Amino acid sequence: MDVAAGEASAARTAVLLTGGGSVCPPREAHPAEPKDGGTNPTSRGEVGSCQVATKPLSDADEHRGREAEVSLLDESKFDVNLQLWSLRIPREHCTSVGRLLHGYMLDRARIKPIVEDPTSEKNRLVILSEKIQNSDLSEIPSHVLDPLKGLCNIEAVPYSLTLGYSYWGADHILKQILPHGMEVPTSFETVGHVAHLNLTEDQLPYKDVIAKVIYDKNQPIIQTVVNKIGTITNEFRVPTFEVLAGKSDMVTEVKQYGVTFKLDYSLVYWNSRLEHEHIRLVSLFQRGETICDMFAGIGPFSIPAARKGCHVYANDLNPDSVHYLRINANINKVEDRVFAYNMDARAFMHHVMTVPDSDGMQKTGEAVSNEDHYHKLATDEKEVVTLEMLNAGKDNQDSVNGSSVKKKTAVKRQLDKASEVFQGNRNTNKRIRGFHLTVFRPWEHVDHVIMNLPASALDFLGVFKGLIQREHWRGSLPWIHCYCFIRSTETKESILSKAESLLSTKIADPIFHRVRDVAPNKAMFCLSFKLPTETCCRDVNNVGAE
Ligand SMILES: C[S@@+](CC[C@H](N)C(=O)[O-])C[C@H]1O[C@@H](n2cnc3c(N)ncnc32)[C@H](O)[C@@H]1O
Repeated sequence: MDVAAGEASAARTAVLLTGGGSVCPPREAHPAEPKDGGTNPTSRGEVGSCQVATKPLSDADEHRGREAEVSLLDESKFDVNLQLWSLRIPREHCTSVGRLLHGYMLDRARIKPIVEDPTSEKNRLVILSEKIQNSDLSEIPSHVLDPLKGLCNIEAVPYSLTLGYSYWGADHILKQILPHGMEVPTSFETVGHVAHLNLTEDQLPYKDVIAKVIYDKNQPIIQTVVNKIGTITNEFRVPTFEVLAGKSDMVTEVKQYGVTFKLDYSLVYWNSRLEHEHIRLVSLFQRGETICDMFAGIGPFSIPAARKGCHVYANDLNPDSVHYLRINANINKVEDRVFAYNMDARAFMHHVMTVPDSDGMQKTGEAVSNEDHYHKLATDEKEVVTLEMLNAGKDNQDSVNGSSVKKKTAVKRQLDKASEVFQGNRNTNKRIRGFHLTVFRPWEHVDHVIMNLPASALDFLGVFKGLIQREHWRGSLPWIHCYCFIRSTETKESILSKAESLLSTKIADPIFHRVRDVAPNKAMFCLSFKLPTETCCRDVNNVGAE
């Protein structure tokens, strides 16, 4: 039985070979006998083939046997012994022999085909491929062998090699452990040092061994293996985890597009699969723009946006998320451009959009941090020139009473460029010649509002009704990027109509971007649109009316 065939049929065979380090010293006579002394029923390989001793398992035995195997995980059971031939050569000829024997040497990942000869320092052993089965090396053609013999003395020597537990990948090992037909859970989400599994009901009896194999096979990166329990029901969108292997500490760091995120995976929401979406959306933002991130989490939109030179008002209801959001602003050196809030998203929007009283403070709500900065923002009289104005001049001087087709087309083009890679602009303190680039206060102007709470973000759209105070607002109205799920029973039209009814007006030129499929009948989308004038504006005589 050759190795490939052995691997393919491993799911229904018990590997009976035992013992051994990974490489056995060469022996003078060819060792055809199995290491168990031949007491087991074996299918013995020829010289140069893999000697895997196998015995068929009955279906009844299979489950019982496997569960016992699982609890013990006898690593020696995964040993596969290869009986090969090697060539003993003077060590100074290694390079030339290696070149001449190209295609006839052992070719296995992580195994060097030229090794030391335990009998003499002056020699080396060149391990030949499994296809060389005869001591006269008759499988090697003469045009290869003759120049070799002309170069130096060569001597064929039997070589025994054991590929053990440490050699095989997780997929190979788990296929042998798990019942035939069961999906092998080797792909999992990695969050820093944490491997996150979503085991199915039938995989649960094997959870410990699955975790051990994944832990062992992903050293040193994976330090913790967890399995998600049940479905997420809490409003912070944090799953409940069972730690299956390794340390229980889930405070870790993740790098995405050059930005470092620290988080406690057991306390905050994090989804590595959204990386591309985070990049896509932030790539639409321009340096100097003002962003409101209503459901910011630990900052995967906010921190890169701030790194790009945006001023970001970032909020989350989960105090642990806000804790890490602040840490991440510091780690990434954008603490002066990220203003963190720990509020309900509706209260947050009212808070940052409320024009301060004459004493300079907000009428409602309370910022968790940066209060000094916020106070400064609220009271400073600054020259306010945005890049938007710089770049597009009159076109972008949309008042709340009008819209610019040109601007919308430009942003739509940007939105369609989903593959654009975010490049953080580290030189955010540079000034554009002749202009003092500064930040708008949110009640004066916001460029983008991010709403990433797909399960219910649409329900928060009502917050925009009457939110903007016309006489304080400058420039165009913000883009809203509202994430949502669309199930097979729903359509884009039905989602749009729900959004419109919550905004109490029509949405012009909505853009749906498919983010990812979350289940066979459910996809995540980003609905982007320019906030309609009719929804959001109130004049000074109508303050408070929503
Ligand atoms: C799907 S996560 C998105 C986090 C982050 N924006 C991201 O892309 O990874 C939604 C976040 O909204 C927060 N959240 C849930 N309900 C909220 C509310 N009413 N107000 C503010 N934040 C809320 C949760 O704590 C969670 O961090």
